[in-house]
Formats: sequence, structure tokens, C-alpha cells
Amino acid sequence: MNNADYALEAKGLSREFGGFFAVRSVDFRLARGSIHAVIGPNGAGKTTLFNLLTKYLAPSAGAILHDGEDVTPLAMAQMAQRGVVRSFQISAVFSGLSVRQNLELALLRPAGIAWNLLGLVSRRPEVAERANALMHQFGLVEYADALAGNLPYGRKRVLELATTLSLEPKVLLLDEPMAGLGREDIGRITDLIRAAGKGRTLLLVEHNMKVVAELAERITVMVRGEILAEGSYQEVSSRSDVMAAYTGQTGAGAAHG
Ligand SMILES: Nc1ncnc2c1ncn2[C@@H]1O[C@H](COP(=O)(O)OP(=O)(O)OP(=O)(O)O)[C@@H](O)[C@H]1O
Repeated sequence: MNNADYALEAKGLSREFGGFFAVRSVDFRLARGSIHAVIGPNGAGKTTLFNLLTKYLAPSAGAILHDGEDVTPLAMAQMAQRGVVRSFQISAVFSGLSVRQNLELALLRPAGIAWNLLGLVSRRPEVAERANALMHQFGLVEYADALAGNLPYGRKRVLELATTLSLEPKVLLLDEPMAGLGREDIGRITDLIRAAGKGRTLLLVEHNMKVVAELAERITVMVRGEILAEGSYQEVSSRSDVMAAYTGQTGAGAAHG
């Protein structure tokens, strides 16, 4: 693989908070078209790495490449313009708007149309049609006219995913998409994420190992700010140092097992 085969790359990436390295000299590659998960025990640095890759945080050292180009100085919005989009945090779901309106608004956003001009939708049938298609795809038809704020929690997360995907990102980054969800919603969102992964690159930070095993072709295990292991679910889950990290038996010296 040459550099451009990687949708995102981190080289020597570090982030320090007052002398403490949450992420330390991480080299990471996200292969184009793959579904890749970052796992690790609490405090391992997963969210910090995610925030660095999505430009929510600036690195203390190191570089980030997108499609082989150095994007280290770029802001999150510039990454979004390049098709690198994070959910769920930045996906704007407006609780006072209906599901349909939220989707229409999300579809209008790239066109730079202000949300108080939502009435324009009626003159843009292609937007209404696309919103309908998204509602079908995401199982939201029965909630079309419900206010987003009144949706059951799991459906709200589905709507967030739908609004994010309406941007047609090439690279989608999800931070703990299953957090706070019950089993039925987890099953539904796992299926939606799998479908969303077709034709795009997907990175997720996720604690739910069943979901990781089901979705991710490649898994990076972080411990204490560093990468401990990388490979398929079978590969990483059979390593004793990975198991030890999860049961809290790892010392700093075990980090490169
Ligand atoms: N803004 C910050 N200021 C100080 N320390 C921070 C900050 N953000 C993260 N840290 C520290 O960096 C370490 C890694 O945190 P991070 O949230 O990246 O881990 P994580 O693997 O995502 O953990 P979890 O699974 O619990 O969410 C932790 O020790 C955390 O306390």
C-alpha cells in the first residue's frame, strides 16, 4: 500500500495535558474502505486519539495525513469539506424540529442555506425526496413528523447517524456509537453502521466488544496512550497482553508486549 491507500494516517502523534501524555508517539493507519475500531481500557487515550484525528484537538507533536496529504494544520470544518466527518457530537439534531425537518436541514447545510429558510424545502423537491429516502433507509418513517426531542433515545441516535450520513462523508468517525443504548437499538445501529461502511471508510471508538467483533475488520488496541496491538478481532483478542491490559495487569513495560 502506498500513502494514498490510507484515508487517514497519524505519524508520531502525541497529545500532552500538563506534562501527561494522553497519546504518545502514535503511528496509526486507517485503510481506505475499511471498518476499523479503536479499543482499550478506560483512560487508554482512545477519545484523545479520535479528537486528534478529527481535528477537535491540536496535537502536541506529530502529523496527520488525509489521502496522503499533510492536513495537520487544518480545522475540523476543513476536514469536513474534504469528506472527513465525525459523529455523533457535531451532528446537529434540533430537538424542536421534526425528524423530517432535521433531515431536510442537514441536506440543505452543504448548500449553505440558513436553517431559518427551511420553507425553501417546499421549492426544492429533491431535498424532500432525499429526506424521504433517508427516513426509509433508517427506519424513521413512522417518526417523520415527531419532534426530534420527543424521540426514544435509540431513534434519536439513528437520526443523528442519518443526518451525518446525509453529508455523504467519505470517512466517517464515530465515538462510542453504542453508548447508552439497549440491546435492540445496538442491533439496529450495528446494522446501519455496517451498511454505512459500504463504499466509505469508517473508524469507531467502541467499548462494546460484540459490536467491535461484528463490525471491525481491523482493530487497534490502545493502552496508556500507546498502541499495544493491531489486527483482526481474533488476533488481538487471543493476545495475553491485550487481556492483561483489560484486567488491569499490564505495567508500562508490557505496552509493547
Ligand atoms: N482535557 C484533558 N485534560 C487533562 N487530562 C486529560 C484530558 N483529556 C484526557 N485526559 C486524560 O488522558 C487520558 C486518556 O483519556 P481519554 O479520554 O483519551 O481515554 P479513553 O481511552 O477515551 O478513555 P474512556 O474509555 O474512559 O473514554 C486519561 O487519563 C484522561 O484523564
